[in-house]
Amino acid sequence: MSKIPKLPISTKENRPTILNGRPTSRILAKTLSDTDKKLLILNHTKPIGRNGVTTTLPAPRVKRAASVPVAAAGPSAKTSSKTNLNPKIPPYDYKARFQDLLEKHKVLKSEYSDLKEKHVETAEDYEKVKEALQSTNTEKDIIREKLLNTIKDLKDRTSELQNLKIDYDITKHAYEELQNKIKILNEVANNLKQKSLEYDHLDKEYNDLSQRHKSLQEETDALQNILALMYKDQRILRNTVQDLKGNIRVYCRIRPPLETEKSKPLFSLNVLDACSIEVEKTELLSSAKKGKSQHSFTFDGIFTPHATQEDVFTQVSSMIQSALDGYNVCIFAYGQTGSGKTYTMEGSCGKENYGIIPRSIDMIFSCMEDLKRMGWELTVKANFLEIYNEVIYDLLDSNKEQDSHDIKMVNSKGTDVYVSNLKEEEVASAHDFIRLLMFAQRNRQTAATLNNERSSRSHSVAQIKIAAINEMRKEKFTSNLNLVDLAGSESGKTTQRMDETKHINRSLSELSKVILSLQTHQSHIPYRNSKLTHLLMPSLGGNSKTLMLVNINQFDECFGETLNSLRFATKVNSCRTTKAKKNLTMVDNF
Ligand SMILES: Nc1ncnc2c1ncn2[C@@H]1O[C@H](COP(=O)(O)OP(=O)(O)OP(=O)(O)O)[C@@H](O)[C@H]1O
Repeated sequence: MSKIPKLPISTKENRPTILNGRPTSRILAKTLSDTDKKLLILNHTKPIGRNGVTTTLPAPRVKRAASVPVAAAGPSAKTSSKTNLNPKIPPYDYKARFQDLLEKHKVLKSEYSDLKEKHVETAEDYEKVKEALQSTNTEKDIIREKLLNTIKDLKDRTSELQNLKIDYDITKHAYEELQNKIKILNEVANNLKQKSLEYDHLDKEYNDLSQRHKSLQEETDALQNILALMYKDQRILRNTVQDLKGNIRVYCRIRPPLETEKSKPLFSLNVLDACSIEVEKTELLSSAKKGKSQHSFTFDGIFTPHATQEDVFTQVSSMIQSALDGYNVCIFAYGQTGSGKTYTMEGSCGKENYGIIPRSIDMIFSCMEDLKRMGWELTVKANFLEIYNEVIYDLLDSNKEQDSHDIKMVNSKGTDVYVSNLKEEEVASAHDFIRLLMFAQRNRQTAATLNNERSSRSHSVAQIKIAAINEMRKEKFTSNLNLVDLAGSESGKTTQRMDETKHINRSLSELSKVILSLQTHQSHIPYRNSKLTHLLMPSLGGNSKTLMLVNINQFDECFGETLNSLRFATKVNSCRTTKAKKNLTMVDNF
């Protein structure tokens, strides 16, 4: 940095010719009297010639003269002024006056040279001051520039500071967040630590439980084995009981009159015991013939008009159990139109009104759970068909034009049959099955509307096929459960539709023939004489269990048909098939 030059030290002698900020000349002009001023002008403007005539002198620079300090003029100047006014010199004494003036001039000259010297000094000082001023100015410029730079720098720094402040705030915020996260992480870490401890504890418990589970599993396996053996014994026992009861069993169900039928005359019906009834036509007693028409019938069981759907199924369920044990089973409802066959087999709305078919599937699926526990895996399939005028219709196919359906042999042994082009659905639950049953019912009703009460005049068959496999015991079996709602069994005399009746009666009479042939152990059983017997062959033959429900009503007008039904049922009941054989096979490879 350049140094500002020092001004010369101010003294009385070198003090600048500025007094109170005013130029010295002006002060001088004020302090001098008018006469002195005139004289001063004369002395400095006109030089005095030898002859006393004033010569023209170059005009003194007013400034310089004026710059003479009053102090510099000294007491002589005052004296001169006084001399000038000296009244002692008479005006005519020019010589004295001249001398006086010379003196004054000498004084003034000396003052002038002093002043000149001082002027030179002052000029020098001035130059120095000027130089100092210049250098000061330069320095001032430099400083100014520096100051500007500094201000700019300051501004930049301020802006930088602002940015830094923002950065700081952001960083501070991030830091706080980080702190929070660290806090949370610490909490998580603590929790984890806690959980880890809990996990260790649970792991230990799990290991203990695993051990217990293992030993329990072993116990369960042993129990399961015992259970399976017990189940096997139970099955054998059940079958023995059924064998003793007979493989064709017949139950009679008497339908109650409906509200609308309450006024209809009834024939006399006495329930003698759990298995026997007696029917008597009172009208005949008062007739001219005077004969007493009284008939007794004995079956495996009687269901009175008060018997509920549940009562019926309780008796029937042993047959369903047989199907689950691997036997072919056929349950059919026989009786005249309106005797309650469909109600017995399918039932009506509401669970308590469910008939044998929906209850059977419920039982199959609930038993399936027990069988699963014993290592059995069951597959259930179902199909629904109708035989009308010796033609088979698929009730799961809603197409009006169906492919023809024929009954064919499953294998060369001829022990099992199937129906060609028939839709068969796998059933995963009882609900699934009910859905299919309802679909079949709808299709049957649609066909009935189109074809004049076809439903009463056709045989309806629900086939449930069970396939079971036990990998653990290396056993498997299949069984067919046929649930049949037969066509109304009216005789030809009582109906208008002869063609239908012919077909129905033929098939029912073929059914009767098959049963009789089985009863008398004929070498040839005429299964193929009707579609119905052909279809039911596996369920009617030796390797099967059959249950017939003969449905009757008590109306007087139906007495003849009721007798026919009861006689047919008696014929069936007297038939005892050969001992049923279970379809169980031992398997090496699954
Ligand atoms: N045990 C019963 N309790 C109450 N109502 C019954 C009973 N049996 C049948 N019904 C009712 O009697 C009517 C005739 O029964 P259902 O239709 O079952 O006879 P069906 O023999 O099947 O006749 P179809 O041969 O015409 O099919 C139906 O309204 C049915 O609900």
